[in-house]
Amino acid sequence: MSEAPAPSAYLELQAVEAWLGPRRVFEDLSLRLHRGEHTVVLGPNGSGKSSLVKLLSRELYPVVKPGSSLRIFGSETVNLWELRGRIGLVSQDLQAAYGGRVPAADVVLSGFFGSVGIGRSQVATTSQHRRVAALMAQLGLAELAERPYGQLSDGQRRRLLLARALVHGPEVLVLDEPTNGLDLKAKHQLLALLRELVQAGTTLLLVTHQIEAILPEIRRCVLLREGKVVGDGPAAQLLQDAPLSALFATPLRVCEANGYRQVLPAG
Ligand SMILES: Nc1ncnc2c1ncn2[C@@H]1O[C@H](COP(=O)(O)OP(=O)(O)OP(=O)(O)O)[C@@H](O)[C@H]1O
Repeated sequence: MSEAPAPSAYLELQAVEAWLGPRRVFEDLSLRLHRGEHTVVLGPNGSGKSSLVKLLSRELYPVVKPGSSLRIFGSETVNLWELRGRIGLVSQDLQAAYGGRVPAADVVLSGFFGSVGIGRSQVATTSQHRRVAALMAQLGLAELAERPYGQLSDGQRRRLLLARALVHGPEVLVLDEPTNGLDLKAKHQLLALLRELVQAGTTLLLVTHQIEAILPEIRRCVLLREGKVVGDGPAAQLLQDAPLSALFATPLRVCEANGYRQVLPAG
């Protein structure tokens, strides 16, 4: 029998095996992530970071076998619609899923329905429209409300998806490579926004290979390599030269300023 779930855990993996097509991404993955604990999952390309997010968002299902379990918010049978209400997700897949003609405000509004786009049967209330307008204003997107999604820059789309992820007040914000492809100003604006959110109490799960995108507020670091957790502990201990050089299989030197870190080639 597997252990009783911890009450504050939003994701509990016990000896999980999962496949993407012909490829086994995880063979024996165990990990527990908690509400109130901002966490970064860091790993090189192909280490399984996005697949981990997909286990949480129910886009990827583990192999059913004895001794293996996956619990989300304490349940093995979480309802997909309830789940979408409890997490807010920003991913590259989601960014690519929206059609170019969709008005920006509808992208945010669709977060209430946990869907991509708004179906005919999905009628938003006045208070939902108001919430969209208020959030877009808060994230500096008010002027883009009517703009077609296809005419927005990457940075604008990322902020828009952040608004979509937040519109329904999720318990956990899950960000898969949120700063990829953004220029410095867009990246710094996004990081500043994220800092405000975590300081206001939203639990953050950040999945990235970009060390400079790790907010100072993130205290727990999980290092993922070839589908295995090779480090899990305080960010201050793991975001150092030796663990990161081993993780990325190249000699690295970590520099710190203002609570952020940057990595340079060592030697
Ligand atoms: N649809 C797929 N079919 C088969 N294998 C896949 C598929 N998608 C990803 N993979 C493989 O699964 C492994 C894990 O991929 P995943 O996208 O989870 O890694 P990642 O750490 O998020 O990588 P990146 O940083 O490049 O986005 C990789 O080796 C990848 O090549």
